[in-house]
Amino acid sequence: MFYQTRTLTPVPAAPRLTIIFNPIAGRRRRGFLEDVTDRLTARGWAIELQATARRGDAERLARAIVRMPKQDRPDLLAVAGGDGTIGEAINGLVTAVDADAMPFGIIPMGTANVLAAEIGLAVDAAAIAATLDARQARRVHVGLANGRAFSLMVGAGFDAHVVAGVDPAMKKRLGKLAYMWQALREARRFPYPTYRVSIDGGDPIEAASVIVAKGRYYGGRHVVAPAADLGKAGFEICLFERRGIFQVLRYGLALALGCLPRTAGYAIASGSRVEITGPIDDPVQGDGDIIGRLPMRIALAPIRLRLIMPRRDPTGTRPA
Ligand SMILES: Nc1ncnc2c1ncn2[C@@H]1O[C@H](COP(=O)(O)OP(=O)(O)OP(=O)(O)O)[C@@H](O)[C@H]1O
Repeated sequence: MFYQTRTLTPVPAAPRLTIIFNPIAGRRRRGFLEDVTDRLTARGWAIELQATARRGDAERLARAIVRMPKQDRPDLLAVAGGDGTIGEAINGLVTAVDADAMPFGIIPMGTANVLAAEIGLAVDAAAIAATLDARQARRVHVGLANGRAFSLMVGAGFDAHVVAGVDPAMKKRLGKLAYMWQALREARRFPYPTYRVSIDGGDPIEAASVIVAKGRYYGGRHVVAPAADLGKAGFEICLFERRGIFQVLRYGLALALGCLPRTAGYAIASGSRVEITGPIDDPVQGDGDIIGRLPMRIALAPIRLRLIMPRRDPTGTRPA
């Protein structure tokens, strides 16, 4: 009997991806997620899907994953849903002792997809699959608002009341138009109280509304804070100085036209610790969901997260 000896090259194990997904996010059909997963499977990924069944699940699932023994964890975690579900998952991720080791990507399927806009990720199955497959991560800071994590923004005042009042059924049907409709209703009934904002322990500044921005965009691709950067260890604090129905409409128009940062009565300060006071129990929105009530203390989370970014093009700029 003759045996030929040859060296066997070990077959590398397929990289493992776990996707936490909200089956009722936005108005996209399941087909979009399947398109992304089919492309990733074709690239050799082994995928496990974990569906959320209710509010809070994305946080629980993400926390369970980052707390697994290292050898059991997937190579990559992705969150498929709107900014609300992604925000929940981020709350799970920040609880990890070594969250730094768990890169996570996003599959935007929500109404406004602000985080996707922020990182320049197109809502396109091929682009998303290529981005996740490339696993190019960037360390980003997230904020904590009364202990609740957020990656994009926290708002108190007019916009928080709009978020609190928007009808979920109308949001499903009309998407962003539901927020515009609610903003018009709110403009008439909002009592326009005074909010006080203290930055890095300084004297309180009065404002009619405030947005503490971690990212540049608001409600899609509308710029509120041009100097904000997810990688920066600090916030841009956007102060709406004027109050009343006319001013709210003026700010809204400026936001839609892309000129809010240059608008009279709008000021931006930088800082890493913010305290907002105002009417007790007034709602506060974080990444588009109500995440707490006033008074609110905002600071940076002690750990940075590793967010998967779209690949840079050859000129070194990110895709728009
Ligand atoms: N299976 C589920 N059933 C009910 N609510 C859910 C479920 N999964 C997640 N949620 C909650 O629904 C909220 C909204 O979901 P998500 O952000 O994914 O989509 P969206 O509202 O369509 O998009 P956006 O946040 O961009 O407006 C989240 O804050 C989350 O808490």
